[in-house]
Amino acid sequence: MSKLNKFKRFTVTSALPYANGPLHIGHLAGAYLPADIFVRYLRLKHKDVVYICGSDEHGAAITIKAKKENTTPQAIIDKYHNQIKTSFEEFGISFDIYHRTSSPIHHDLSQEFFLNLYEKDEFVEKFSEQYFDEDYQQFLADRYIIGTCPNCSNPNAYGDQCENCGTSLNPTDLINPISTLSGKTPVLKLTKHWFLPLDKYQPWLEKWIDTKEGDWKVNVFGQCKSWLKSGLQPRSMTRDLDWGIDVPLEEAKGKKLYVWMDAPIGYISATKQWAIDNGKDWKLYWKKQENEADESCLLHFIGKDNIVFHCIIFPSILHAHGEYILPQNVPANEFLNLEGDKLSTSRNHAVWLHEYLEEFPGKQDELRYVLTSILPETSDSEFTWKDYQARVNNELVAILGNYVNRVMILMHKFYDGKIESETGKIVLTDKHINAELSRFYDEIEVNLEAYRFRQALQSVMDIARLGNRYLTENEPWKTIKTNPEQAKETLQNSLILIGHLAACLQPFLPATVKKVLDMLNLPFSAIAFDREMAFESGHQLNAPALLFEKVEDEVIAAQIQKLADKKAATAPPVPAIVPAKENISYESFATMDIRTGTIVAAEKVAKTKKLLKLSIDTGIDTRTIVSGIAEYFEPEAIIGQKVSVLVNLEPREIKGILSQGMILMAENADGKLSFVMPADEMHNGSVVR
Ligand SMILES: Nc1ncnc2c1ncn2[C@@H]1O[C@H](COP(=O)(O)OP(=O)(O)OP(=O)(O)O)[C@@H](O)[C@H]1O
Ligand SMILES: [Zn+2]
Repeated sequence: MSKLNKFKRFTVTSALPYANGPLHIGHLAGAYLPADIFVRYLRLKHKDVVYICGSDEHGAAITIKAKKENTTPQAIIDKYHNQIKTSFEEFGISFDIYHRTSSPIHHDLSQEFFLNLYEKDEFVEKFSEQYFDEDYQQFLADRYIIGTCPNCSNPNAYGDQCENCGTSLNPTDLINPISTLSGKTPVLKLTKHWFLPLDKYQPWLEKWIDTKEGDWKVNVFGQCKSWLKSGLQPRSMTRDLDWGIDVPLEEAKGKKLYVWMDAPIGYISATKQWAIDNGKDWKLYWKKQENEADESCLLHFIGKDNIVFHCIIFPSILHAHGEYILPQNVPANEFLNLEGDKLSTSRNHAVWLHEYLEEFPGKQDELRYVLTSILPETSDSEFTWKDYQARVNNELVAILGNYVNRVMILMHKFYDGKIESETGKIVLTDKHINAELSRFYDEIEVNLEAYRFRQALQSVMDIARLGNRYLTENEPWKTIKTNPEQAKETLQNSLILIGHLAACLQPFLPATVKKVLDMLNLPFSAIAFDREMAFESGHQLNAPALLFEKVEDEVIAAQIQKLADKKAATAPPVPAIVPAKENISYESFATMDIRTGTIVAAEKVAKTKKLLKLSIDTGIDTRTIVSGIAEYFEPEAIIGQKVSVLVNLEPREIKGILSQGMILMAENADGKLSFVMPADEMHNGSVVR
């Protein structure tokens, strides 16, 4: 029995993609394909459902891209919004609306939300120190700043989030922060912002999340629990940026809403627009109702890096507002990788959806099938072209396509495609098949409703496997001569099984189902997820057509080559190597006395940019060395650092300090410096030679 029956209606969202680049297969596998399957399943069950998405057009991700492409943010969002929308349409993601957050209806609703919370005195107004790029005279919000994640040490964490471990961050949490504008270490400057007091909501959040144990996926529930355990901090909902939605307060002139405040509200504004266009009441899909049983079931489909925003921050905003329902579930997926490497927009390591659609016309379902088979439902997973080929050839062609084709060909060969029976109605007569089918329907239902799409698809394929077995065991091509009645029954049972197959396949492979229905000469309304399937006597089938083609080796080799070419094109240039110096004698070398040591104290040399005054324990003594490394190392960070020291360099006075020796440093082509030190622990004073 479907556990979804208790809900009157469904509000399903997929993460709003940033309009700063095209879609790739990782996006599809994370947030769009699972939702589309789920929504198609709900529709097949005649549920009231609205499926919402749109482009996220605000935030630093957009302005940074505009700068990179030397154009305006408006040009960027127009370009990518249109490209993404078209790709989704061609691929067949069945949104009821694909909206955009630059629309006036969205700006109005976001400001309304902000003011609602502001008037309830929910925000904490704080002056705080924010990073500022002096070269660019700009505060550095979110993606304008990167640094090392304090949680997982990922060196490329953003100012608002580490995409490696999913932790949400404040820019001041980053270790070694760097401005992505100038590449320099930013300074701190005072500015006023409006913070959402997540710490205040924490007890409420804890209670609410605890009700989801066993229902939410373990990866999602576990992440939420771990953030709650480490304690939530207030989060600023405003930014010093020049692109986004104005903070609707006189005193906040020039400031914008944080993109992760407005983006989820985009689900609601898109629903409002859809309701206007379709004569519906959007409030039924979003607002609390007098009677809880009348409320909509809200589901957010996302990739794992969006969990914190959908399970902690957005629910807090909805809760603080008070009139809105909360998500029933957030079935987030882990990440999809490609050919042994992370998918990456910046490194151009991706299978781009628009390119796939162009290079594989009419093969949307092949990609849907392969991606569904490998969805990163509980852990990261990997797409490879060889696997794509194997799954299409060995499963779609050899099992599914083959079954439908065999039945259709025999029906035409023996009966000219006409289904006839004296009883008038043709129903399934094989008890074993009936029992098996019933089991498959149960499995598909249970797995789909638990967001186990891979498993559900396997059960659908099991129907085709069952059909192939049934044909092979009953051999209608032989019995047509020895027992024609039996041959007819076998083929008619097989046809009904194809009808069931079409019904169960509909959420997964909609274009294929359309082809099957065309062959069966049935309207879409003839299939439903209700286990009823029959033909009228006299029904005429259409001509058979192949559902899938084999993928040839050359096609796969070309795709693999294409990825390799892209990799070569974006690989960093080989650094220029400084030419070797002239040879010296061994004696000259042996005059140098190099020892291992440890930095025991360090401070900046006043009025200089580059110099640090270091105290080094050389094993022989503790001495002072002035070193030009201040641009790369903070004094506090290098205390305890192991070094190699040239101890018999003639002492020299630098800025009034007597420097007694030199620290050995390696320097790369970009001028980056790194300490030279022994690979193993050595006591100070050990000789280097
Ligand atoms: N490789 C991937 N595997 C699974 N889901 C992904 C993958 N890449 C992105 N997603 C998901 O796709 C959705 C839309 O992605 P979004 O537009 O936010 O861009 P993004 O790729 O995460 O960001 P970036 O701009 O950093 O590339 C998000 O829910 C995200 O989690
Ligand atoms: Zn991290």
